[in-house]
Amino acid sequence: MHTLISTARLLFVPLMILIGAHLALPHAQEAPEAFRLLLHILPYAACAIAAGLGIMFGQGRVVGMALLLALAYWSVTEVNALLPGSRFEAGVLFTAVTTLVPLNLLLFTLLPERGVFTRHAVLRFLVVALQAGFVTWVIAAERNDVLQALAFNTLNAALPWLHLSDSAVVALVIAVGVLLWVVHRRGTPLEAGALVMVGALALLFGRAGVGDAPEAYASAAGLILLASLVFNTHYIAYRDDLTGLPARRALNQRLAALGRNYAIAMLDVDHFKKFNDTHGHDVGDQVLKLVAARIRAVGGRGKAYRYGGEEFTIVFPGKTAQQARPYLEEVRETIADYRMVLRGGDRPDAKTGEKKRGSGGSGRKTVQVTISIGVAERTREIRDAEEVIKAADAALYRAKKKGRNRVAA
Ligand SMILES: Nc1nc2c(ncn2[C@@H]2O[C@H](COP(=O)(O)OP(=O)(O)OP(=O)(O)O)[C@@H](O)[C@H]2O)c(=O)[nH]1
Repeated sequence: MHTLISTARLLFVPLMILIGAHLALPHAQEAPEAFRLLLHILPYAACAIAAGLGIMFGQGRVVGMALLLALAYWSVTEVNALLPGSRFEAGVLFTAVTTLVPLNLLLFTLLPERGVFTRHAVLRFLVVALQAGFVTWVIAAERNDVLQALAFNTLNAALPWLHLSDSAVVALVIAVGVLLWVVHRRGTPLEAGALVMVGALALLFGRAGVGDAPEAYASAAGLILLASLVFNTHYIAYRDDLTGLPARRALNQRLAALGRNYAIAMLDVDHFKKFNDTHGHDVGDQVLKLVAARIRAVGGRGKAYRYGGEEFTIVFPGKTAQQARPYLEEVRETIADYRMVLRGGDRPDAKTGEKKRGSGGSGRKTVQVTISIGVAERTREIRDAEEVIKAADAALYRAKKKGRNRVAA
């Protein structure tokens, strides 16, 4: 679960872009013609750049989102040119786009990343193409029965200012609701960006025929996508995939920006090789995740990182080793007292392929591990963060020597 502050931080830039576009919109009329022309192509440009970068970085979800946004903007702004004099069919196309785009955007956001030119990714693009083909066929074949069903509209009578069909409203509400929940639970930048993008789409659809509104909101959505791509790439590079903790790269950045007083602790899971051999690598992975969650919750303004393997680092800015010690003892004790319940305790052992059942029975298994900790501080003699880490490592070695499950300074 993410705190309100970290959720707000994720939403900040996307929201600023959308609010900026909303506030600038009334002034678009006064802008020079060249600017308005630029505004017209800005959504396509943003989508093209996002798709290009998405391909380069192997982020198929971003490519899909860029295609959906470009498709939505194109349909909304060109609908009358596409179907001249055909108000009913134009309405159906509008309904289909406003309903399907938010739902597909939601799907692309929620599905796991599978790259761009893989079988999974191509299948996803095909699903979108199939929907587009179906809508085109319904309109071209004049399937009035389907058209009538799609144009079903009750909300419009009650809320005429909404300009959206029932299905579009339901799709937008589902997309916003699910994304809100997901952002609160997992809090990744792409999901946060998608949430605000759906908000921009709602405004784009709701004000489709109003002046420069489609251009402004589609541009905002495109820029939000670009910003989310940048944040997502940073997130992938700086975060450890298994534990969710900041990774070594983030630690190095933090070390470079530390002040004059700080303490660094190195933490290592005891006898983890034996643990892996006994329970299998998958169980080892689960334990690392559970241990990392306890380490992350350290007090004293300590910030936890995964150093690599079964080693973790905690940085305490402004603290001596002595001051950091009680917080480290607390983490050590919490982990030692913690009976970890594992998912599917009957998983096969990675090496032998043998199924193992633990004390919990019925597929649940509890295990226990301990950690050893070495802590050191910056002194006049040890001035460099790398040196402090070495000193903490030496202390960790002493903790292991003394029998493990302890803190040494
Ligand atoms: N499951 C899992 N195991 C890992 C991971 N990274 C490192 N390991 C394992 O962690 C073990 C580390 O073992 P060692 O460094 O020999 O030390 P140890 O067994 O923990 O013993 P002491 O540190 O002396 O208490 C190795 O078996 C690695 O394979 C990981 O991401 N997942």
